[in-house]
Amino acid sequence: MDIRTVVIGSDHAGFDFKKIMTGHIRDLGYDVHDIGPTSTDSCDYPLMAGELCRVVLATHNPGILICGTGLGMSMAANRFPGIRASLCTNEFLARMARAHNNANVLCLGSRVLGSELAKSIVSVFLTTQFEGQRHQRRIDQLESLVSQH
Ligand SMILES: O=C(CO)[C@H](O)[C@H](O)[C@H](O)COP(=O)(O)O
Repeated sequence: MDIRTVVIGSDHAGFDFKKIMTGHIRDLGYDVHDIGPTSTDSCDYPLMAGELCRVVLATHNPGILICGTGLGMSMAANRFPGIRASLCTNEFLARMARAHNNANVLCLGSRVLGSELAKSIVSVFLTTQFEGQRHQRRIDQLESLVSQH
């Protein structure tokens, strides 16, 4: 991925974490496109995930979605053909999500991770390249599951 801009979104549970991750992503040298929310007022993760995925699909920029566990965000995001969302709880998962799965959305749980670990996961996700080759064949198979269903 040749990244200039990272798209980020959350629900209310991920709002404070989103602010911390936004600062970290800027420190790494990327621009941030924040799709919201703008406060900790309760909001619904499927709606926020939908908004972010539409931007990721249109711009080809990577996305980061944060809710309490990361579970709801990953379930919602993976309903979009072309989105490969990965819930990561450590750096190894983040590296594999990029290198083997060409993940274009990283999901994080603000009620699961400490912020320093989450920053490290974000760094690995944004700097690991997709390895292609046999992994591209499997990604093509993933996409064809949608049309076969
Ligand atoms: O993954 C989630 C939903 O499956 C998230 O953790 C949500 O942030 C969480 O469900 C929000 O819960 P709340 O009680 O409304 O804060």
